[in-house]
Amino acid sequence: MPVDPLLPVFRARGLGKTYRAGDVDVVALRDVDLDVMAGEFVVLLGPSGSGKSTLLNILGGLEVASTGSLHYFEQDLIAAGDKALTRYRREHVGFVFQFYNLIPSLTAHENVALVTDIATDPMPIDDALERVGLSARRDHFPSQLSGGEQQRVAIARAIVKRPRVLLCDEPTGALDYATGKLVLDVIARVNRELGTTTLVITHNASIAGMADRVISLGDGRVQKIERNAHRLAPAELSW
Ligand SMILES: Nc1ncnc2c1ncn2[C@@H]1O[C@H](COP(=O)(O)OP(=O)(O)OP(=O)(O)O)[C@@H](O)[C@H]1O
Repeated sequence: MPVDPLLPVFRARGLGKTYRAGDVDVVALRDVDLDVMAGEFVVLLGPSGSGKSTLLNILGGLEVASTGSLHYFEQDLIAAGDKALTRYRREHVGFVFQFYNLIPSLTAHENVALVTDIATDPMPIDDALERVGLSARRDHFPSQLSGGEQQRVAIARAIVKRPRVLLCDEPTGALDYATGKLVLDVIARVNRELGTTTLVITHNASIAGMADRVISLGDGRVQKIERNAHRLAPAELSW
């Protein structure tokens, strides 16, 4: 799909999400207005339960909003049916989660290869592993890799299809300080070198220094949007 570079990648207006849990309605997201521009690096902050994952999952087409409008370029993600959302995710979105979700019986290379079978224009698998600094570990199984290395395989798997969007939910949540920085460095490099529009959820406010913009959520609402005058490299962050 050719896209107009002046259009935001995402345009959300009045976005809301209510979950029904038994007889109770849980309002996870309320009235969110948001534009995300191509190539932006956005950090989502907020306390537990503030709606960060809900927002990311809606942007990634894993869930559908209950109210409001959401466009990915010109595609209406609220009106899209299951089939169109699956296609949207497959073609355009890479996901990275706190836990790496690698298949234990497959090597790093094979875990990444799984995705290329269904991608339209994947990069060579070894290029993806090289971008995350894991060329030397291509034939290792997850159990032979550290947590940070497994997360980097997960990032290679997310980017091998050249997605326009990379969505990361607590990517360093299970990692120690130094390893977390290494993983953030890989995510920043992908954003810079491939121009992948990137959103990262974190509980760690120090990570916000890496972002172009920092969106703070509270009680399902956008509380604050701040723009950093310049982005810091992960090595310059401390927490
Ligand atoms: N599938 C669901 N069914 C019912 N309630 C849900 C569901 N998913 C999320 N919620 C509720 O929606 C609210 C927002 O949850 P969400 O996971 O988006 O928050 P979060 O900011 O990502 O939290 P955390 O930092 O703990 O991951 C919470 O009150 C949560 O309990």
